[in-house]
Amino acid sequence: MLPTKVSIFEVGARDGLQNEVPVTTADKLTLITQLGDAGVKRIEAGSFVSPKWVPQMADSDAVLQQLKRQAGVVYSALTPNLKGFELALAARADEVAIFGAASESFSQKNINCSIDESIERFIPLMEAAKKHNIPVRGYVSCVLGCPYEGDIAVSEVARVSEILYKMGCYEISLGDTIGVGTLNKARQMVEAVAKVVPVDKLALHFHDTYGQALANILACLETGVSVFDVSVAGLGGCPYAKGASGNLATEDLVYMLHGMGIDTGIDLAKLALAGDTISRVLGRANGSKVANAIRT
Ligand SMILES: CC(C)(COP(=O)([O-])OP(=O)([O-])OC[C@H]1O[C@@H](n2cnc3c(N)ncnc32)[C@H](O)[C@@H]1OP(=O)([O-])[O-])[C@@H](O)C(=O)NCCC(=O)NCCSC(=O)C[C@@](C)(O)CC(=O)[O-]
Repeated sequence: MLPTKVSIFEVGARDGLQNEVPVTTADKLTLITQLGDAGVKRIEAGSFVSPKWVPQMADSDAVLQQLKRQAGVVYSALTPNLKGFELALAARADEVAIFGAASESFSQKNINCSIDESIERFIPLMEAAKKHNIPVRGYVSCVLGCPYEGDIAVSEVARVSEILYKMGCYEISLGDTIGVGTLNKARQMVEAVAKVVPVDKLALHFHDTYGQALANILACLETGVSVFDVSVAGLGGCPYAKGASGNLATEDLVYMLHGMGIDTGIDLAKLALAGDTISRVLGRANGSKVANAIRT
């Protein structure tokens, strides 16, 4: 049975902007405010990673400190290690996310350590988060393919997901980092992970490189997943996954869900305004088909 309500987890200000030309802190704040105005309740606002690795996220502290917090909105940040957690805590992030991978090569390229080493790094972070009562989300990258290794075993996706869940992550976001997945594979992957992590604790994070994200989401809605990570205007890609395009555009998912009678709590016109504004700042075309259609 399909859900009547879906939770949108907006990653444009982080996953999107980490792979675009740098924008000012003020432009990020405008984006986050406009997303909140549109009714988005879960906003990934930044990332506490090495500024040498991802300079676009170097002002995440300023973004989180300066944003005008809107009622009911949760502002989160990516944190790869204890240092990142401490910075996110000081900046008053409402929640943080650790990020691992189901591919050894991607783990090395992305966070400079093996999968097992990444788990070790997460342990003190999880302990600190528990102490400070900060919810932690867990990402698993390359769940449907890796830019360096190709196919990834579903058993490995399930293994890493289960570890992150058992460590205390309240939700596991399964990332098709390079957008290669197709609907049968996506559904089978979710069904396998759902054997070790409850399906209502899973989220899906589809990059739309091959234009498959909407179809994949439709297939996976039938498995019971009801949380989807999307990026307004289809912003972004991944710095460690050459050729990956941004996540599915939030506007396109909201349009599909509303057309199916599924509630998101989001005002599509206001959402499209947020996407248009940041696209103009970036000097790039809006990557949402729906936003482009409703504007004309
Ligand atoms: C993870 C590290 C830091 C390890 O980097 P490292 O070099 O292995 O770690 P280190 O502990 O040796 O530290 C090296 C330097 O980084 C600093 N450092 C250490 N930690 C931090 C921190 N938290 N914040 C700020 N600075 C930090 C540290 O202080 C030191 O500074 P230096 O002495 O050279 O001046 C590095 O590899 C890194 O920053 N990688 C970037 C990873 C990243 O942001 N990737 C993109 C996000 S993941 C993604 O997009 C996928 C996802 C989530 O969307 C899902 C999907 O689509 O699949």
